Amino acid sequence: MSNPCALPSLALPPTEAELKALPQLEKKIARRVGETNAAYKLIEEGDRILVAVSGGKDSWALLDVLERLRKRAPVAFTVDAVTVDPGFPQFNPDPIAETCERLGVPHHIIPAPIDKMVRAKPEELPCIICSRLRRGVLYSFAKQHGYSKIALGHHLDDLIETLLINLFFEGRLSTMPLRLVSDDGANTVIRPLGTCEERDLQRYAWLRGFPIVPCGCPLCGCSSLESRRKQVKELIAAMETSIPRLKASMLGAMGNVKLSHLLDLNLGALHAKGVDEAVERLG
Ligand SMILES: Nc1ncnc2c1ncn2[C@@H]1O[C@H](COP(=O)(O)OP(=O)(O)OP(=O)(O)O)[C@@H](O)[C@H]1O
Repeated sequence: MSNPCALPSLALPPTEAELKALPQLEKKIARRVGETNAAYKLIEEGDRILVAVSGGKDSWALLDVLERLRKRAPVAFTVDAVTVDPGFPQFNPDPIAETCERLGVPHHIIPAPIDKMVRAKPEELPCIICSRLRRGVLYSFAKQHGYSKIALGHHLDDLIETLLINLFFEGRLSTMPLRLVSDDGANTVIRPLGTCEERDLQRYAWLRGFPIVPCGCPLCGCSSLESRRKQVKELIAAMETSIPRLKASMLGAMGNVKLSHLLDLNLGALHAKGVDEAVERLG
């Protein structure tokens, strides 16, 4: 979700001096991923993780961080990469395949008729079609090949922006979860970068020299969904200038929900049920 309001482009390769910052940044990201992983049990013994790699900065950072974690973690798990080829003529998955080979990570490319579907349904938002089809393709591939989890590259900024988009435009209090079991129970999606900041991941992917591969969609960044994201992103950036701990506080809030202090009648019933049960248990 990096298209709207893109961060400053890091077009030139890093200098020696800039590269000196890499170990510290790597440590910071690895620490956050490790803590998130432990708290939410994202990766467990024996997991076969399918990392969804678009060729964007976030999924490169995700693949790299998980592959490094795999080599030193006390739990045994495997990491494979998968790229959904949306069929846009401009999309070239070759640099993704080459980089995965260099990293020694098995890589799969799955063609999906996203380009055709977007053209066939001009009345629907292309981003919605794209993410729906992509999710379907990833779910079936993971199920068919026995992967226990699908890892996506969403980060803290994605979670915060989604929270505000749902709050401001959808009348809903929710965001992207760090771990989610699909409705049919067949797939588990994890977001190991969910507590890492986008700017850190962008810098990390740049310092590591990963090739950034555009998805090739001619409409990317143009939909009303993207413009909402852009609006919210700008709002957060503006507020951050006077509230430096804004993102940390929002991250804290997402993990500190007072169910009894919201207005959802269903939650109220659940809360009351929980209290009744607790009282019953106490005799
Ligand atoms: N074509 C694709 N093939 C495989 N996975 C994908 C593809 N497109 C997106 N994803 C997965 O979904 C996540 C979110 O995608 P989205 O396009 O919203 O994000 P992004 O911020 O542009 O991320 P990235 O920098 O990784 O492209 C990605 O990080 C990646 O894990």
